[in-house]
Amino acid sequence: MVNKPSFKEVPVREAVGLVLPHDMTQILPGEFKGRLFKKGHVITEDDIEPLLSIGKEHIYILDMPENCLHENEAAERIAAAVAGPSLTKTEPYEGKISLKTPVLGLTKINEAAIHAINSLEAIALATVETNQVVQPGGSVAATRIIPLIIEEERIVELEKLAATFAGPIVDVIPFPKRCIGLVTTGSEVFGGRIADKFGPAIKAKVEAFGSEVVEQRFAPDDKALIEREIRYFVDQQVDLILVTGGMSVDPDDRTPGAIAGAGAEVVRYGTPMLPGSMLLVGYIGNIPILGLPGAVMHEPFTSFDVFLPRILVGERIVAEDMTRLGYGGLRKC
Ligand SMILES: Nc1nc2c(c(=O)[nH]1)N[C@H]1C(S)=C(S)[C@@H](COP(=O)(O)OP(=O)(O)OC[C@H]3O[C@@H](n4cnc5c(N)ncnc54)[C@H](O)[C@@H]3O)O[C@H]1N2
Ligand code: MOO
Repeated sequence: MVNKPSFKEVPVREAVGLVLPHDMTQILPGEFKGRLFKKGHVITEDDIEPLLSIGKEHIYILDMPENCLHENEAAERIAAAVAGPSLTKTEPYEGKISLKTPVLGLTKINEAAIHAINSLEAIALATVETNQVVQPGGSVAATRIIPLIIEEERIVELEKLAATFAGPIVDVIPFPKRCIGLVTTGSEVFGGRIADKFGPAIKAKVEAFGSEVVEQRFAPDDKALIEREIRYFVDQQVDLILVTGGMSVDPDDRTPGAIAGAGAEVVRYGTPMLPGSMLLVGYIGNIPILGLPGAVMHEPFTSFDVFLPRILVGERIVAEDMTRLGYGGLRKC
């Protein structure tokens, strides 16, 4: 039998000496939004005007039955039930706790688990999407309950539900440092007719994750020569091989054939995302190899930027990962 909590309302003018039961928020649009009073604050004569100015004519005096949790404690329990070990938890603020990453990493959010938990009454658990790159200090989830207090058995139910999912429900995987071999194709670059613009763009993209292009090698639009440079990096046992240019429809576009010719198992050539539709993903043994189309050279976010972080944390990309990019994949064309 659950005892119902009792809320006694006390007029603010008669509340001097009483304890505030929760954080109290002031919103002055364009000026301030935040906690004006903290939970546990003992009300003084001087607080009465500020409380009235944020619309509090009454405050609750809570008589908490043993089987109930305050919003702060409930948020602590929910955060603990869903957070992976690498995440940090903020102090409760206005009844809400945020989960943050201390390191640069890739979000891993169990979407089905988030929907299941939010289907429980009075629970709010908001997250960013899975497979997003987050900077150190970035928030990945935040939670609170909707009422001020909740029966503990509802949180126990949530904890049991969370435990039915394998692994953490909200987590961030840090990026290990990877050694990358870069093959730049194009007779116009190889022959010195134009300056290479792919190398600097790729280096900047991988260095942002703490990885390194260990060597860049050049080849003209010749299948056998491109294959030779790919094999060079296979022999070097790099962690990832990137091949730039020559990915579309001209007779001089030799890169997809060379990647296959070098022994790659091609996951898929082409993906329904713009920019970056001519991307190829394959594997030579366990070494991922990507054919990068022209847009990767000049666009900040392409299909390459979707898969690079996942590959860097060690995930193997499958064909469905590529075909599913179409929904929401029209970024720029
Ligand atoms: N009729 C069609 N036209 C195009 C298609 C198509 O399917 N049908 N696809 C388009 C897409 S998508 C892309 S992306 C581009 C080009 O893709 P490629 O990977 O084949 O690029 P290239 O032909 O090798 O070069 C295009 C352009 O970029 C310059 N380039 C290449 N590499 C470098 C480098 N390392 N440094 C500087 N500049 C480089 C190259 O000189 C060309 O000007 O095709 C669309 N068209
Ligand atoms: O493959 Mo292209 O890179 O879509 O623009």
